[in-house]
Amino acid sequence: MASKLLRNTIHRMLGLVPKNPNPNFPPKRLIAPTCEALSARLYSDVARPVSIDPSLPEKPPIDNGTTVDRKNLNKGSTSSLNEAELAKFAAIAETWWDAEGPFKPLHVMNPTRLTFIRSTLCRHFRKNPYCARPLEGLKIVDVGCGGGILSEPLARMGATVTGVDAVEKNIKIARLHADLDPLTSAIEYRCTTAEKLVEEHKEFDAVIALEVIEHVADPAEFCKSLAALTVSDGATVISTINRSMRSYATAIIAAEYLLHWLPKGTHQWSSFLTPEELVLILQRASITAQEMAGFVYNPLTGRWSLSDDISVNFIAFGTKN
Ligand SMILES: C[S@@+](CC[C@H](N)C(=O)[O-])C[C@H]1O[C@@H](n2cnc3c(N)ncnc32)[C@H](O)[C@@H]1O
Ligand SMILES: [Mg+2]
Repeated sequence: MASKLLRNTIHRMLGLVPKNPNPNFPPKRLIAPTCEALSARLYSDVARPVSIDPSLPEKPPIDNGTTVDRKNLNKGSTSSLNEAELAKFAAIAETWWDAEGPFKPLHVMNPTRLTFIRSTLCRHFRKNPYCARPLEGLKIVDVGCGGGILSEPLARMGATVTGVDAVEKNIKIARLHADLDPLTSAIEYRCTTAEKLVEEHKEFDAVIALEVIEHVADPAEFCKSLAALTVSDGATVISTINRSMRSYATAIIAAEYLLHWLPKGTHQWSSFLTPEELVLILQRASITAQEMAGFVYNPLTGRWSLSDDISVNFIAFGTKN
């Protein structure tokens, strides 16, 4: 079974099989599905496949003080926190800006993610994507900002950026790094959660959470918080990993165990969402998915590009109803 998966993965990486077996999916403009079967699956934890990664701890480790201080938060304002996931990020916080370190995949993916964000936000907010500061005038929150890999280019593109992360160490690193450049030193970094910002009645033109939803305790609640932070007709952008056989082979087996791009245990396959599930929970949070794209990796160039293939990494743009 494992060797078959590996063979298929290598075949796909070499382009020996079609990248998207279903040419009609995803449509360029996505119509959110309303299928009740999807909702039953999504809202039942029992229906989620069990974890197939034996290296992950069964119980969350004790909070070592590196994460957001729960004592200062009201009940309910920490609902997205998954301590075991946060501990993984706290352990490697010093490496955020090491372009060859554990966050290398995010650094390498960043230009492609920014292409999607710039084009969708500029189209939605009627801004010129070709000018030097295309996001000028937009208030954006980067939820789960980590060391600021995304917050910084957003600020350089003219946005007024708030970066929040539940890991205090991440926020310290992000602040230190942003202060090195006058163009990014105005970013407001805070160690907090999306739900805490909702309690503070904060609102943003665009709410962005890249590669975070697969690490939160409750994706549906998390999306509700993202929606509550978004102004009416504002934008929400989420990227994550599809729960597909391909993602198990590439994002876990290849990336963590064969290529060592990510520390082992970074991802739990069972925590991934399919695009349909993401569209559905966004819809239930009053966000209509408008556009979706996949990220595909070219092993020959070492680069990522946007694609219709959403079978592994994908990004969705939605608007608040
Ligand atoms: C894979 S990193 C992504 C970082 C950044 N968004 C990027 O793509 O460059 C996930 C980040 O989400 C943060 N995180 C996880 N759960 C969170 C939560 N409930 N609230 C805020 N941040 C969270 C982690 O601390 C970590 O920095
Ligand atoms: Mg991830």
